Amino acid sequence: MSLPAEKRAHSPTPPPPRSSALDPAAPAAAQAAAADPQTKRVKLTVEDPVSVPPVLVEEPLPSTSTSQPPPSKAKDNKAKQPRKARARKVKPPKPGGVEEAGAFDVLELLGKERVDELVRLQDDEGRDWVAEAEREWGKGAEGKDVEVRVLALNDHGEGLAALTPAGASAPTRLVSIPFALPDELVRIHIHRHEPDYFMSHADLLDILEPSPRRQAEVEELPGRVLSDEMKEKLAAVRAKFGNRVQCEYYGQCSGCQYQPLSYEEQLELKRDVIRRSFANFSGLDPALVPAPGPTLASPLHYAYRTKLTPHFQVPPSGHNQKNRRKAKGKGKADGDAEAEQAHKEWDITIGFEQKGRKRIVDIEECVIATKVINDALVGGREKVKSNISAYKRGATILLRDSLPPRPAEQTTKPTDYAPSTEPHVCITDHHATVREQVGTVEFEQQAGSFFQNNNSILPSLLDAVKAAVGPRPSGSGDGVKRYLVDAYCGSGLFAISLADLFDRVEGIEIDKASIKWAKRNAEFNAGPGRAEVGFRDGKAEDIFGSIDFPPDQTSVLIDPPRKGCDEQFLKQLLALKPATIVYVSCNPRTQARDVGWLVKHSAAEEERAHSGKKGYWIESVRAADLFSQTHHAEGLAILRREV
Ligand SMILES: C[S@@+](CC[C@H](N)C(=O)[O-])C[C@H]1O[C@@H](n2cnc3c(N)ncnc32)[C@H](O)[C@@H]1O
Repeated sequence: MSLPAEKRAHSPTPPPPRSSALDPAAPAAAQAAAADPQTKRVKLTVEDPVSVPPVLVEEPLPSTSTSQPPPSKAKDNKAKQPRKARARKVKPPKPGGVEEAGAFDVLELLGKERVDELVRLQDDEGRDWVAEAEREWGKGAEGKDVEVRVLALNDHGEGLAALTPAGASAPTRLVSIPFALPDELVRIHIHRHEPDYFMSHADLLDILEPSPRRQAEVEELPGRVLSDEMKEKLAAVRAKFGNRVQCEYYGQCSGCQYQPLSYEEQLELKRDVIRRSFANFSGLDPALVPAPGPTLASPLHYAYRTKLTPHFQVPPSGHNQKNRRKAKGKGKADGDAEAEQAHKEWDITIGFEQKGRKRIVDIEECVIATKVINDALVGGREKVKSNISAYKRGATILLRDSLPPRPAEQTTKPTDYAPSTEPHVCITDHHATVREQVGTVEFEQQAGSFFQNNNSILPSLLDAVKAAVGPRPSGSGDGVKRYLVDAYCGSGLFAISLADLFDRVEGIEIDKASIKWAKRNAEFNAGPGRAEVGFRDGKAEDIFGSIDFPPDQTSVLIDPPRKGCDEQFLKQLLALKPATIVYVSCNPRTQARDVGWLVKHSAAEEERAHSGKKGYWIESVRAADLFSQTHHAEGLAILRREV
């Protein structure tokens, strides 16, 4: 969450991290709960040294409250009824997801003292804070419209404000408000209250006092041609959200939260996301975490995304039946034909999820995607619309920007290989091959497999990783050999791009199709002075049993999915003891958790061994802006140990 500087100075001390099954210091109950997703979550009490943030209260809240608040002034009588005991199914939160981050926001903005008090009132006096919130502010369509001042932005790019019930002297919850900016006075419609932590959710209705951040000259994107209708829509969006906004769907679509902000501010916000992730999720003494370096900027701020996956739903089944019933009496064939026509005319929306709703916003253009993708989107949408009756359920359209296919006979890289000037094409078949060039390295992979989505920043991201592993020392080749493990390697981006700095490289990846292409990519890009590159398919931790790299000469690069690394992987990584660990991640919170685990456990191990060494330390952390205009920050952390 980003607070304005003057407010940050007064914000409470960041809470200690959430305990984890990986953390030997975590309370036993927390370890058990974290180990078993079915287990009830650990209840926070005021006695607990807040090793768990104030989410995740596992027991159903008391059905009757001993100290009921005054009757609600809500219009809806239903809202006044005492709520039945809720047999809530508590789902474990996504690791490092919105809920876990939100619980820390609550601690930071309401303050630990206030949160402890709310928990105590719940435990001792049976206050049911969700029921009280529903009575005070309503929910769903019956929710109340209120005015609030935005205090900060959370890590997901939403404004946060405090909610204080009428007559109370202190807030009881935070409310998250998409599309609102810090310091703004806004009118919101409250529609949902989190059951497990003190957070509500609202829609933004009006910006009553806009932030000066929204003021900017209009700058149109180069080469973009807009229909009159689109121009009108965009003008209306800019009138509400500011002139920097380039997307006519801003305010509805759930992506690209940062559009009203200058690019420099976006980079600073991402730097702060990294700071907060390590402060809240690493479990480390702040002295062990360096201040995040400047965010690596993306050369392209718009038109950079090389993959887009718009979704659509089919007409609800009742829709068809209703039309069939209407057509009854006209004869089966006529009835079916009419129903078919109605099905076709159903208002299909193809695009992305509406913010805060389970609805799809119809998107004809996505300004962060490349031109090739946007051109292909037109035909892709038409195809779905004309064939909608053939779909039994909703689906996702795949659009991937690619260089045209390589001639089949070209299996090795020409010596005069140069940046391609070929016009790009759009691939829509999951099993087809896409081809990308990153600097002087060329990759092919199956269109449905993973590849980074912003090609423009990859050369600088690779340079940052190369700087971390260091240049190849002179003398390499006669004794001082260097080794790289690329875990979660995909189709070989890091392994192959770094091959000129190592003698041997081994990559591992769970997706068989990616490994097939990684092997071909290694072959295509092979050349003198480059490492022998091997790939295997399997779980990342399987690599450790089959390599014999000397630890002091080995670097390990990790780039796991959002949930981070498995405990098995971390344990074996620690046992290998590579000299350098480079951790790239699209979820800085799970990254911070894993890095914290490595630092703490390696220190404990060295202590047990009386080695006099301190284990891994964090040399640097920073964000890379792979997802401009959105809240997503790619984390890059470098860990070293004494060799
Ligand atoms: C964020 S991607 C990184 C891919 C690659 N490093 C790149 O930059 O193109 C994460 C990759 O981890 C793979 N993966 C997920 N779980 C895995 C596991 N347990 N072991 C190995 N690979 C896994 C996914 O298939 C995906 O390709």
